[in-house]
Amino acid sequence: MIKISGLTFDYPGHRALHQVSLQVEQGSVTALVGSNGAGKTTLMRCIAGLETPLAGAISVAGMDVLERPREAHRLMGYLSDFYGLYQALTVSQCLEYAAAAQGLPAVAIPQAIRTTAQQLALTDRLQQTCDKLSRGLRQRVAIGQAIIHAPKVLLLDEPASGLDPEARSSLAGLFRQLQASGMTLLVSSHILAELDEYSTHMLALRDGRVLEYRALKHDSGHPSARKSLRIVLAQANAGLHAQLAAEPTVQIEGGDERTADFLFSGDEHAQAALLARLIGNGLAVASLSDQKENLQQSYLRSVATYENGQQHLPATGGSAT
Ligand SMILES: Nc1ncnc2c1ncn2[C@@H]1O[C@H](COP(=O)(O)OP(=O)(O)OP(=O)(O)O)[C@@H](O)[C@H]1O
Repeated sequence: MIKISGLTFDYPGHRALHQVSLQVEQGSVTALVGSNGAGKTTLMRCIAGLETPLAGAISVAGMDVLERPREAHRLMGYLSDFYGLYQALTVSQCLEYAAAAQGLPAVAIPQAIRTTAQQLALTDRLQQTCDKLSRGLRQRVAIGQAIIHAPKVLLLDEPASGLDPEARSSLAGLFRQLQASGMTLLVSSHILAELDEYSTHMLALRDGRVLEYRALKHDSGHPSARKSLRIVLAQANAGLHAQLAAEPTVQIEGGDERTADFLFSGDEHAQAALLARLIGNGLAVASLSDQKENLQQSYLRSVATYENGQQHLPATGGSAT
């Protein structure tokens, strides 16, 4: 859905992006992460066709963003980190203005406003002026403006900053809903736990370079998918690893006489049967838990690998250099 190759961007006296190449799958939600100044905003602005890079190519849904920016704009929604709303306009007028700016025909605008207001739970606010709205509601109006034309790609720069936990949670629900409708999302944030809730991929930037782009390990729910499990015993047992190693569905990854980390292939019934066997064999099992790697762990691992001077290879679900 988004293809970038050899993207290089310079501010006067400063190279912000170095030869970025990337392919983002349709329907994915990519968490764009990186330290301050890594180039996240610059990358989003380039994809949105708001900046002209020094070199490289960008296409969205097959449309060349640099050659045909106006047509490409119609395919995208962009929420900047510092967005503005017209204070004196009502929510309905803001949405109408955005719809007209995106070139929606006048006859289609009332329905687009109704649909967007419904998606963002703003229906009862349509006649309120923006200066009377809370921060969370203003954020929702700004997102509404970005999605009023049902874009294929939505770019959101720090969309949850300044929101309370409840508003963040409802935003996460909205992003999942947009993804379910087939939209492709690229979302930047420094709060990785929040991105974790809905992201399918991670794009880590550092000093204008792609550190890593990869699919995140989420429980696919498929019975044959391998899960990372950890078993912890109440007291050490030298036979723990030997017993696990004898199981054909287990691949041990680490641990000691009290714990074992392993990959398990089987459904919940097979997992329950394994647990029963281990207890039956005299192991004092205190817990058996799922060890999903979260976004924070993925990001920190990627940074550590970079700092150790190693190179990452493109991962499943996308590619990057
Ligand atoms: N207008 C500008 N002129 C010169 N340099 C700039 C300009 N805007 C950004 N930069 C520099 O380009 C680099 C990338 O900035 P960018 O805003 O894309 O990073 P970011 O990852 O979004 O950072 P943050 O997390 O702090 O928002 C930084 O070193 C920044 O100082």
